[in-house]
Amino acid sequence: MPNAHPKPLQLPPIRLAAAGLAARRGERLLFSGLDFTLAPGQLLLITGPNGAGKTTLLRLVAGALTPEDGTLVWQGIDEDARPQALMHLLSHRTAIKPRLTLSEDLAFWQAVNGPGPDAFEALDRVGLGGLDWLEAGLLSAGQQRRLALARLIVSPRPVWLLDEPTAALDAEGDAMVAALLADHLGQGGLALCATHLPLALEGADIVRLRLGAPR
Ligand SMILES: Nc1ncnc2c1ncn2[C@@H]1O[C@H](COP(=O)(O)OP(=O)(O)OP(=O)(O)O)[C@@H](O)[C@H]1O
Repeated sequence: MPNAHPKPLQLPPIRLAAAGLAARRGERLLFSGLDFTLAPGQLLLITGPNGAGKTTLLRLVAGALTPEDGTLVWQGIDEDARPQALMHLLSHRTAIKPRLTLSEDLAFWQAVNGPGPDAFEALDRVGLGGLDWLEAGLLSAGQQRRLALARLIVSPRPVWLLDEPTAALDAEGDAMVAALLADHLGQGGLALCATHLPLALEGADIVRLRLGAPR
């Protein structure tokens, strides 16, 4: 049954503090002076118009871009560990390998990102139960997004960076994403989520960040 409640799993407690963060893309300063702190179980909900820099902020946190100014400080991470090894970045691109079956796709990502719950369990959770044998290239856009979400489940990591996680999903998919996020936060995870759509996250510990239109 999709959305069945998973087994409790405690994630390592990680904290993130951003101070005076600024980002430039090309000639434009997208944002500056951003401050926020996130503790285990908290979600940073990032909103703002197209082009405001939501994806850019996620990429800064992922370490894929360098800030124009300011600092991002992680706590709870060994000094010589890479924060990236503790994160999942779910971006617009789902990096589907069309010839792999759904279970092969998840086995591949488990080999890359680390072991965890069974692929069949994860597929069930995202509403793809029974399709493990299907080639991923045959999935619809919403189903591809669901497969990408299953990758978060099969390799537990304490930090989730989610860029429009409900894009292409139906109403049941929106609820599934909210349930996944609630479970992740309930296990002490951190999440940063850029979205244009409201997420049904009643009771979640949410830090809200609205980016303005770029100058
Ligand atoms: N490599 C780049 N060089 C120059 N400008 C860039 C580059 N990448 C992105 N930008 C610009 O940075 C701005 C912010 O992009 P970003 O994707 O962060 O916005 P966003 O808030 O996520 O937008 P959306 O809601 O449309 O997803 C955009 O105007 C974009 O054109």
